[in-house]
Amino acid sequence: MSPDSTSNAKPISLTHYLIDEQRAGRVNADLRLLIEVVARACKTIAVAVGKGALGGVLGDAGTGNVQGEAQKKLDVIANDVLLEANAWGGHLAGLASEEMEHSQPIPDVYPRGNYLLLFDPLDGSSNIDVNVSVGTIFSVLHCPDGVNTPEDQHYLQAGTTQVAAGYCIYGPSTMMVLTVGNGTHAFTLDREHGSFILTQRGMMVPQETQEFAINMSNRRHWDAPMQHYVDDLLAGKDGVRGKDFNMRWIASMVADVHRILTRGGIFIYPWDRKDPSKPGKLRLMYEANPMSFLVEQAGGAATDGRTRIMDIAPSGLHQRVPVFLGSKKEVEEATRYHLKHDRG
Ligand SMILES: O=P(O)(O)OC[C@H]1O[C@](O)(COP(=O)(O)O)[C@@H](O)[C@@H]1O
Ligand SMILES: [Mg+2]
Ligand SMILES: [Mg+2]
Repeated sequence: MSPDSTSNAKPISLTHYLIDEQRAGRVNADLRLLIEVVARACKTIAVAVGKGALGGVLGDAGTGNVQGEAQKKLDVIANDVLLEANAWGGHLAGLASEEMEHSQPIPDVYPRGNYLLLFDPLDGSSNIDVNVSVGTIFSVLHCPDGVNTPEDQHYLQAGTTQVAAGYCIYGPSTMMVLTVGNGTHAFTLDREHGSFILTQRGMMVPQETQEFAINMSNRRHWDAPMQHYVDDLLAGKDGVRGKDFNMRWIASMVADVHRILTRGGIFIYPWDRKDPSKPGKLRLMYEANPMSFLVEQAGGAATDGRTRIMDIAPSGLHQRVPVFLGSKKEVEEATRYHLKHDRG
C-alpha cells in the first residue's frame, strides 16, 4: 500500500502524526506517549502472532477467562504484553482487560498518569489456529478527577467520553487504525523499519451498502425484527429492499470492521436465544465502544438495534451488548426494523 496519498513528501509515521495532533492542541503529551506505548506493544504481539506454529504460540492455554471462555495461548501472551508495556509507561492510572476479572490500578512503585486504558488483547481468538486475521482493540478514558487509585466503577463511562480508540489488525500486513476524535486514520507497519506509517488519512465508510456481516447459523435464535430484517436482505432484488446483498463473516470483529471501514457494509452481532441471560456476545467496553468511536469518526453509525452504542451508560466492566455498525443508512434501516417492532 502506498503511503498517505495526501502527502508527496516523506512518509508520515504514527509518532509524527501524533506530534502534529499535539501541536494542534487535540492531544496532550501523555496521551501521545500512551498511544505510542500501545503501538509498541502491538508490534510485539504482531511478532508473536507472525511466528505461528514455529513459535509454539498456537493452541489452548488450558485456562479460562473471567467470562468462562477458554483462553488461547495468544490471548494470555497478548494480555501480558499489554500489561507489562503499560505498567511502565507513566501515562495511566489503571487498565482493564477482557481477560481479567477486575481492573488493575498502576502499582504505586511506577509513575501514574490520568488515563484509563481498556483492551481486548486478542480479538477473534477462534481464528488463531487457522491462520486467519486477529487483532487488538483498545479504548482510552480519563480517570475521574480526584481518583488516585481507580476501581472498576471508575471505568463505567459512556462511549462518548472516550478520548481515543483504535485497533491493530494482524493480517497479511499489520495495521493500526486510530481515532483521537479527529477522524479515523490507518497506519501500516513497515516491518523493515519497525514504524507505523500513515497510509490512509480520514477513512470514510460509504453511507449505503450491499454487504452485510453476520453469523447466519444463529438465525433461528434471533428475535422477530432481526429475522425479518435479514429475510429482507436475503430476498435481494425480488424483495422490499430492491437490491441484492452479499455476505461476509470472518468471525474476527477486527477483520470484519476493517473491511467495513475500507469498503462499507454492516456488521451485526444481535441478541440471540442461545443464552437469553446475555444481552449480546460482544463486550461494550472492550469491543463495541471503541469500534463505534472509530466507525462514527469515519462517518458511519453504531447502535444496539435501538440506541446509539456510545450513549449507553455502562453498568459493568464486562457488560455485553448487541452490535449493529457500519454504513450509516444501513444501520439506520436495521434500527428502524427493531423500533417498528417495539411500537407494535
Ligand atoms: O464465533 P462467533 O459466534 O461467530 O463470534 C465471532 C465474534 O466473536 C469474537 O471472536 C469475540 O472476540 P474474542 O475473540 O475477543 O472473544 C469477535 O471477534 C467475533 O466477531
Ligand atoms: Mg473480541
Ligand atoms: Mg479477545
